[in-house]
Amino acid sequence: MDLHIRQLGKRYSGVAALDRVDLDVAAGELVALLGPSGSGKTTLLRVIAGLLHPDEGRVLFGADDATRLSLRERNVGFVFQHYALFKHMTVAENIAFGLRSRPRKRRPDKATIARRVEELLGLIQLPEFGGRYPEQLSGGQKQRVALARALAIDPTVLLLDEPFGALDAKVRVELRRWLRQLHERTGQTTLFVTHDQEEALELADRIVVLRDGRIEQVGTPDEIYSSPASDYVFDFIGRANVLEGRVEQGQFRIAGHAIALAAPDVADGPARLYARPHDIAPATPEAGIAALVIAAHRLADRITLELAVEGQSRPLELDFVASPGVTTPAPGSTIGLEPLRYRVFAA
Ligand SMILES: Nc1ncnc2c1ncn2[C@@H]1O[C@H](COP(=O)(O)OP(=O)(O)OP(=O)(O)O)[C@@H](O)[C@H]1O
Repeated sequence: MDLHIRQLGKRYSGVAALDRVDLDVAAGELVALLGPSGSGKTTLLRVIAGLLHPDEGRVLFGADDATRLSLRERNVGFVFQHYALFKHMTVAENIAFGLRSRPRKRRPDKATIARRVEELLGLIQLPEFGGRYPEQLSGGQKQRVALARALAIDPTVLLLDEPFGALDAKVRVELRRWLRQLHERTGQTTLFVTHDQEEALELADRIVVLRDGRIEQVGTPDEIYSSPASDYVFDFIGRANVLEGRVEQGQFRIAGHAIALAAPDVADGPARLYARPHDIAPATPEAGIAALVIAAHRLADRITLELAVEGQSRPLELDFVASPGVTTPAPGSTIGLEPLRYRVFAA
């Protein structure tokens, strides 16, 4: 089922948790809602789920307006960060819960429910675990069961709110790869809330970057990483170097150097140049922006430098492949910086 969000707004005592949010999610897509704490991710997910009513705007499932429907009427699957399994029920009973609690007319018979549970236990790779109780499972296993429970009802959309947030880093990485594979098998339309950019980049078909209740950018992981639409996205996704300078007559000026603007749409005035660590080349001090080497690390042919540029508030990081014969610059020495790929934004 495809999903459409139109001009959603939600305020809490004057503060906009969601501000005129528009979003289209295609059937079968896995979309990550990414943003720092307080950016509105959970509020958006809850409004889509029907757990929270918006002050304005609409939620459409396909062509149907679902804005006024309850959670149950929307038939969404929801998984929270903290395991919300029923402790007194076995794994199989937990998974069957959504089907068993349907009104009699729409409730499948016992044998059908049992088959569905078996199928889902297989899908989450816990085929022998149906008779266990939640307390007999690891954190990662609990979240897989929670996912099976959400999938059991064949939800219109699957909504995941930091489902792996409470797990340790290694399990998180395993589970997000597993979720990606699962998604490829089920083709279930999914929205996934995370504040972890790596998780979003690895998992999602598309990423929605939120900031103060607004959408800052929507794009594929490649688009978000390679063509950030704003300084905020550049800084939030991946590592970013920032150089403060000025735009004058269509050029970015810093410490006596003039650098052409990649996109010539920045007005004259204070500006910042953003570049990834691997998108700045080392040069001689005369040829580039002079930078003092603070620290240098070499791993096989990769060299990483920590640098300081006079007058800049933030240190810089450079990451490059050394050509044969190149030695690692010594801390205390000065090199030049030549930005290769970058964006300039007005400060
Ligand atoms: N029940 C509430 N009462 C008052 N303010 C709220 C309530 N729920 C959320 N907010 C506010 O709305 C804004 C968005 O909150 P939301 O929980 O959606 O952010 P989030 O991006 O999910 O953050 P986190 O990653 O910390 O969960 C925040 O400023 C938050 O303080």
